Amino acid sequence: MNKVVLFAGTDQTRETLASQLKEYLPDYIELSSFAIDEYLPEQLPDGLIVISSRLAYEELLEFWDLDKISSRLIIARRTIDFDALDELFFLPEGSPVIFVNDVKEAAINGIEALEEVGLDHLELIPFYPGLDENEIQEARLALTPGEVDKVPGFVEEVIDIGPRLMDYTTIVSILNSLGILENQANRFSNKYLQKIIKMGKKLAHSAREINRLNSQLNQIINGLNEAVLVYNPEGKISVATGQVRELLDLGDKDLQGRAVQDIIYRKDLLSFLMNIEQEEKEIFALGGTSTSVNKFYLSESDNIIAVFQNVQETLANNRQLKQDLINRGYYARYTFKDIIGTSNKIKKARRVAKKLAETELTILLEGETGTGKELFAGAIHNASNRREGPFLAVNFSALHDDLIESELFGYEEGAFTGAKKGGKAGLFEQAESGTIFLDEIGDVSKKVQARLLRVLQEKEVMRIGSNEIKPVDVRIIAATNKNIASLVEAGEFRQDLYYRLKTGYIRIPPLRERKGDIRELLDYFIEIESAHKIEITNEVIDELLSYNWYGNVRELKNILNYMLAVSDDNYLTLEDIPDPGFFQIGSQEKSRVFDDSTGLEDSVVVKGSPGYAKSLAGLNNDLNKEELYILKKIKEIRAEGDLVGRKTLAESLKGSEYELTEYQVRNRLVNLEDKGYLERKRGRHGTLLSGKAKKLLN
Ligand SMILES: Nc1ncnc2c1ncn2[C@@H]1O[C@H](COP(=O)(O)OP(=O)(O)OP(=O)(O)O)[C@@H](O)[C@H]1O
Repeated sequence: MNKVVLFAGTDQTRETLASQLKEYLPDYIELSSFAIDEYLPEQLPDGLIVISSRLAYEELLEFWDLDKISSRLIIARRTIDFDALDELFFLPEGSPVIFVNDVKEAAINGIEALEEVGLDHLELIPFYPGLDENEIQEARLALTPGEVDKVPGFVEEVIDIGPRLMDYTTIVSILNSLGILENQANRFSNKYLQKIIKMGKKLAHSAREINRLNSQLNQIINGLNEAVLVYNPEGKISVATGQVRELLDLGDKDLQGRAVQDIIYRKDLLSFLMNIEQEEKEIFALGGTSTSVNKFYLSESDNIIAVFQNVQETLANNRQLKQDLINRGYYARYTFKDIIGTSNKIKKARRVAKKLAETELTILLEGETGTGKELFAGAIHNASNRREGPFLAVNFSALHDDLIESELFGYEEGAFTGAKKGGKAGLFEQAESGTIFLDEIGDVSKKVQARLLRVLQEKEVMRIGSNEIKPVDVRIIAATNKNIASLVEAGEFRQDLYYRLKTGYIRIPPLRERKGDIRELLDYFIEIESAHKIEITNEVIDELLSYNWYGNVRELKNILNYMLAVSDDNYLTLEDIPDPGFFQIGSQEKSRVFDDSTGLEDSVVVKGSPGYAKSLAGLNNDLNKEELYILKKIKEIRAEGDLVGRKTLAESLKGSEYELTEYQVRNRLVNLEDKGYLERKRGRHGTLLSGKAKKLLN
């Protein structure tokens, strides 16, 4: 046989298949071809009959009895032209694409053929004339094997992959039937090889291009000088700049491909990063600096990008902020989120502080050293309307009186020897539109007190050596670890100033009154201080719970840092707890110190601890006069054989120096119970003195 006759349904398919056949047939084989919908010869020609599809075969059956010639007939198997497919590989996973063909069956077959060759990342939807357009999902893109005119109007882009070609088994059968497979084998396999090589070259080129773009992109990201982390919703990291490693203290570890969950242990940061629902910005204390983390989700690539910025540096780049503010670092790094603790006492302090932050009231913060007064002051500023303005902290205990005056109020040129040329603006002027934090206000002299009163009353300052009055718009937050009321009583602090300062008042509880927060604080400090996961044994926690923590949260933080430094591995054990000398003691005067390695014990006797000036000689200093009075009253009531309830107690205090409402009595009782002086029993017993209280009163 040296003749081949091709029958195809349409002229377009005829042309495509004929040119495909020509590539494989030697010249001496004569090829003729017919499109069924255009023209058919009267007689079935001689030679090998090749029919383009089963559908075309069935159409031809109407004209000729093809069963008779089955020995010289081949029905082609068809497949997609790979050369036309590359564009499809670049479409995002799951994109809806309609596959358009002239009849339903052909549309479905086309989709099957694509899936067979592994193109399964798209959502392919069959479409053919007659199908109700409203019933199919709208797609932006259509694919069609040459049926462009049948593509519906809503589609924006059409990829014509041309008619399907004959697959290689069909070509082999044709060559075989012609008896030329053997001598054409080389040519045939070379053709296929060429196609495969061409495809391979394309892929290699794409891979090179992707690598080049990737490395360019990495260079750009690293050059940004920002800490950038890119990861998918499962947490798998695709980009992490060197700055991220530095910030999170991760050494040289290669982070690409690792999970965010494996490298970040801080729960708050992790849950922030893994919540992809919304674009967010939050501030975290990382490696000792405030870091703002800005996170957003890119739905196109299903990636989350987190950008970490040092708040101080960000401020420095923000031209809106005054240069002065930048140079001096006059900003508050803390927010209410940084105030850790869920005990009722800290919750109450936080709640009140949040409320006061919304007002313009002057605030007095009272609390022992290390309880977090500066933390509260900063958080209040950052939650107030003044947050864009400066936050200036002045510590009176560290400054000499004269210096305090000139620093706070400024001076004119020549006001005193050593005064700078041109004079100097004081801190009140520099804090314009912001907040000034006056720490250790109890240490300030009467002279400065008088000047402060003027600022509070008149909202104006006068520089030293000047008569000119300057209005200032500054909010004052003052703090003290002394009991100012008793300083007022002793005539050391101006009463009028005290009342002016105390328009807003927050008592920050000492740590020993909220030991329930210790665990949480330890976890928090471990998260910010350590790059690794650290376990603390229960014994250590119990031991730490037994201390009095006179240096409060600051002391707890210091001790944890010590323990992290001396511990051998990722566990903190009893052995890592420092010697007693490391712990802060309640006052300079003490009648007995610790006697074993467990540090301070409950019975250490201290006088005049900071914060509660009037402590009682010979007693544990955690009681004030009022509390002692209440204990005495309870003893009296019990001696009468009566039950102690809020009401009885409030009545018994009436007329005394410590008259209290029932509500106040309830709070005092809760405090005394927390400190171990009272036991509350249900039912007939009411409130009872504990053994500790009885010992004290006897
Ligand atoms: N509730 C808290 N949560 C987290 N950290 C805290 C808390 N309270 C205090 N700290 C930390 O303890 C340290 C001491 O806090 P801060 O300087 O605010 O105390 P302070 O009361 O102003 O002390 P002082 O009276 O000695 O100036 C800081 O490192 C602060 O971040």
